[in-house]
Amino acid sequence: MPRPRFKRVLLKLSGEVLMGPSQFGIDPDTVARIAEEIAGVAKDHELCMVVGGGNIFRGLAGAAKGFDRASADYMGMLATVMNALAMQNALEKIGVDTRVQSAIPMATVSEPYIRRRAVRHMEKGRVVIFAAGTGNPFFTTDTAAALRAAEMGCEALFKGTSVDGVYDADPKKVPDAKRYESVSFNKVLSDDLRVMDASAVALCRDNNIPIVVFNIRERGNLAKVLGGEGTATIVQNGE
Ligand SMILES: Nc1ncnc2c1ncn2[C@@H]1O[C@H](COP(=O)(O)OP(=O)(O)OP(=O)(O)O)[C@@H](O)[C@H]1O
Ligand SMILES: O=c1ccn([C@@H]2O[C@H](COP(=O)(O)O)[C@@H](O)[C@H]2O)c(=O)[nH]1
Repeated sequence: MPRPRFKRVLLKLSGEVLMGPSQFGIDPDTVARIAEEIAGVAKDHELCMVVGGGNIFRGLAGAAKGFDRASADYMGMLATVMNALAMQNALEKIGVDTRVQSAIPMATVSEPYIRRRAVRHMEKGRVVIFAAGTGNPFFTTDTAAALRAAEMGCEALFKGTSVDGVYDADPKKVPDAKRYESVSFNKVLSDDLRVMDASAVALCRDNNIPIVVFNIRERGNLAKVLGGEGTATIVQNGE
C-alpha cells in the first residue's frame, strides 16, 4: 500500500551519511549529490532540515574519552553547524534559496532560531536548515528534529539515514532482522528499537507526526519516499 504524501516536511539527515565513502568529516561530492536530490523536491514541498553531527563529533563518544558531558555535547552541536553550512553552500550553488537558523546564536554565520521567522521562510519557498540541535546538552539531533517538526507544523518527519527502515533488531548487528513497512510509535518504544532516540519518538507520537525512515545513501530515494514510494518504514499512531 502506498504511503501518504505530505506537503510540509522536516528532513533529518544523519551526519554520518555526509562522510560518503570516508571515515570522518564532510565529503563534498556526497553533500552535492544530496543537495541535488533536495533541489529536485524543494519546489513541491515546504521543506526544513536538521542535520546531525555524527560525522564529526558525538557528545557521548567525547564523554567516554574523558570530556565533561555537557562540554562534549556543545562540541557536538557545533559540529552540526558545520554540516548545516556545508549543506547550505551546496544548495545555494544550485539555486535553492536557504536560511540557516542556529539554536546557539552565532550571528556572523547564521540567523538565530526564531520560530515565526522560520515558518515565514518556508512559506516563501526557502529551505530552512536548523543547526545546533536543540541548543541544549543531553539531547540529540533526532529530538531537535522532532521538536522543530512540531514547532513548524510539519506533517511528517523524514529521517534519511544509512538503513532503509525500522527493523525488529539493529540490522547492522542482526543480519536476518526483519524490516517493518509500518510500525506504531508504541511498538518502537516498547521493543526499544533504536533507530531514533526515545524522546524523539515520544514527541512525534504525542504530536501525531509520522516518521518515515529511509536510506538517503541510495541515489534518487528522497524523491521516491516523498512521493509515497520506495523502500521505507512509516512510524505512526495506531496498532
Ligand atoms: N531496530 C532498528 N532498525 C533500524 N536501525 C536501527 C535499529 N536499531 C538501531 N539501528 C541503527 O540506527 C542507526 C540510525 O541512526 P543514525 O545513524 O541515523 O544516527 P543519528 O544519531 O541520527 O545520526 P548521526 O550519524 O548524525 O549521529 C542505523 O545505523 C542503525 O544501525
Ligand atoms: O540538541 C542537541 C543536539 C545534539 N547534541 C550533541 O551533538 C551531537 C551530534 O548530534 P547527533 O544527533 O548525534 O548527530 C550529539 O551526539 C550531542 O553530543 C546536543 O547535545 N543537543
